[in-house]
Amino acid sequence: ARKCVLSGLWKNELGSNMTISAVNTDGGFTGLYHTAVTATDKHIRVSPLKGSQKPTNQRKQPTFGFTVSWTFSNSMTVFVGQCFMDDKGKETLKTMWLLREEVSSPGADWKATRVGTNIFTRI
Ligand SMILES: CN1C(=O)N(C)[C@H]2CS[C@@H](CCCCC(=O)O)[C@H]21
Repeated sequence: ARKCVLSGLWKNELGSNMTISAVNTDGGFTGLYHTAVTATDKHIRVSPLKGSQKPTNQRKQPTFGFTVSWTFSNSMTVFVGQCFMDDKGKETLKTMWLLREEVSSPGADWKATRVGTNIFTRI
């Protein structure tokens, strides 16, 4: 039966897109994340991502996680989610993310993390 493998090109509703490499036998993958918007006033650049997914030889709709280390800001985003496939074979990645900004002191730690949901579909 067909199953969701994360390799390939994805886009989300914020206009970001990501390219995920081949997923290796232990579920590991790398890729690149292109974002259209930023929480900073920095100039946007492509950023690397690293993650893993549950192997699809056991699961058809695997869970996954990945981290984007932004090259243009001091922040970091982690994504967790699951790959779903509808009965027509269309895949969507339903995710939640945490964006952690670098703040100047522990006193500012309370306002350093943003959270959100996000859906990716194949380009
Ligand atoms: C564009 N985005 C996107 O596709 N998301 C799912 C959310 C969570 S990561 C954030 C972009 C953070 C860029 C780096 C920074 O602003 O410090 C936003």
